[in-house]
Amino acid sequence: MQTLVVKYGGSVSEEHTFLLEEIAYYARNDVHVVVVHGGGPEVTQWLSRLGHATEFAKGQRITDELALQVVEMVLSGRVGKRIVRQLQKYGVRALSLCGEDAGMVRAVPYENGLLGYVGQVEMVDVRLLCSLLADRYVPVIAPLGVDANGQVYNINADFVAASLAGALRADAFVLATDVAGVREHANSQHTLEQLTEEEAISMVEDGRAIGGMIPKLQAVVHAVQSGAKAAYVLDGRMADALHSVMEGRSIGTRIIPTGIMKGGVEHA
Ligand SMILES: Nc1ncnc2c1ncn2[C@@H]1O[C@H](COP(=O)(O)OP(=O)(O)O)[C@@H](O)[C@H]1O
Ligand SMILES: CC(=O)N[C@@H](CCC(=O)OP(=O)(O)O)C(=O)O
Repeated sequence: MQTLVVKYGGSVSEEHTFLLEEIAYYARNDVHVVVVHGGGPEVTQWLSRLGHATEFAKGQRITDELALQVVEMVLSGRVGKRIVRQLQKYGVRALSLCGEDAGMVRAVPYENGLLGYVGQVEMVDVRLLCSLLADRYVPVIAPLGVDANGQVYNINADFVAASLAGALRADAFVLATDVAGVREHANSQHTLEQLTEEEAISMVEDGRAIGGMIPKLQAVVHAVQSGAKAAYVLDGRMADALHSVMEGRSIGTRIIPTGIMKGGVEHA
């Protein structure tokens, strides 16, 4: 049975339904699918309604107490449930959880609390996910985690998705966003078809990737280093994006584990 982990970016808005339709298609056709969602733009909107300014550092939200509360409410509540409703409309049994549930995501403060209540993944426990997948549920996960003392943290969804993809030994890890893939540099028109782990790291270090692309590149590297067989950054608003991944057609940017240069998802 193949396993697919899809990070559904907040930049892929509700009106783009292809991705969720394709997720449901594979879930109905014997693929284990886990969805991890973002929702950053919606969190920013709610914070601004509350008169609260938003600041990002290296693609991550600087998170004070109010921002943390809004992240919890918006992601675990509104965004997660909306995705569940949509998936159920497409005929699969979906349920929304967050990284806190069943100790799924254990977090520690990101760089010793540099960004407030931003966490980084310390470890993941995928036992609940495995049971749910075996029972044909589609888990939809909000990117929160807790530490040993029960403190909750806001974690960038790319990182949560990557850690789960690695632990589940995903056949494909897909980061769905609002650009065609990783471009040569932030302002370039040229999307790279493939990237090695080393190239992805150097793009972060030398500034060719900025803002939201920084956590994505770090995440895909982590995913392939921790067990995912292939990782993609692609445009989640496009029809057939997942079909292309699953059928081995060229799509977005494929990050290849060092030493493995081959195309597509292997079919069992
Ligand atoms: N080298 C690059 N290639 C592609 N996109 C880049 C690059 N550097 C920065 N970006 C930016 O990263 C954004 C994607 O990150 P983000 O907005 O956080 O998406 P999401 O909400 O899906 O996580 C793109 O819209 C683009 O503006
Ligand atoms: C620490 C951090 O940056 N957390 C993110 C979590 C949501 C997210 O990752 O949303 P997107 O995938 O839509 O960007 C945030 O607060 O925006």
